[in-house]
Amino acid sequence: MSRIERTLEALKGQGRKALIPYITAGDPHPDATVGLMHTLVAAGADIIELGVPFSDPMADGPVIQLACERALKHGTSLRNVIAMVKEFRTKDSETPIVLMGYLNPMEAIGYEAFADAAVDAGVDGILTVDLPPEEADDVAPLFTERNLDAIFLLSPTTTDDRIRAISEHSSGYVYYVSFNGVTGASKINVDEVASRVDHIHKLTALPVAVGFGIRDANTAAAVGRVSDGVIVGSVLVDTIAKNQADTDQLKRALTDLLHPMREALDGLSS
Ligand SMILES: O=P(O)(O)OC[C@@H](O)[C@@H](O)c1c[nH]c2ccccc12
Repeated sequence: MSRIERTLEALKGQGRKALIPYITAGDPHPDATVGLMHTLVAAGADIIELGVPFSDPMADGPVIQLACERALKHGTSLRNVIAMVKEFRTKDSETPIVLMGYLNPMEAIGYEAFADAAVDAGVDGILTVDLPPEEADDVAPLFTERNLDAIFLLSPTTTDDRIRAISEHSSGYVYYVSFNGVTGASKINVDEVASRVDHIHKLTALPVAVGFGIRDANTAAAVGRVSDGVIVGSVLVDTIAKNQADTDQLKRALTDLLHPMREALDGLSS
């Protein structure tokens, strides 16, 4: 069983929901990322989604676009990001890490070399934002044969046939994007998410985590109630942008955001 499967299984056994924060690696500075990852875990993260900065992040809204710019300005490369995970692993061997990224940097290294380096560093899953279904056949097995979970996005308009096909390539969990659009908007409709997630649960045995538009503890709880976990990105990245100058203050601000979400999610099971 992979570290992601183990984590989600354990949570399920406890009747709890996964809290999955996203940050962009190298933002606000490459030296800060590993410390911020530990802060996220201390504040209640179950899994960390670590973004690989990319120059043309077309699925991202302005908040994460700017985070990518900050990280790239400091020269953060995919190899650097993998090294950050390796450093994180020296102090945390439990928390699963999902690398989230666009294909271009992975392709530049070579998918196999990238997958080898990721496994060696202690990465658990790979979320490829822009992997077309025709290529998933070739790429996903390179990850899964190395025990890296392959995580794919499902959206409100994904057809049943595609949901089934994508689930076949997936492991760990599937990521349901709560609305068609870019990251950072806040137009989530919880009733609509509930009925879609219900439907997806009928088509796949994998856990379903939901992201896009979750910015506060109430929304996290409402979405957690109807899914297996929540992914929270832009609101955290926005906090990073506003507290770049002072790392201690930044860690406090991230904790102040994430910890109430943890409590609200755990409140669902009590
Ligand atoms: O930012 P939001 O709306 O909280 O959504 C999570 C999201 O940021 C994170 O999972 C993510 C960052 N970049 C992405 C690109 C595509 C899909 C998902 C992502």
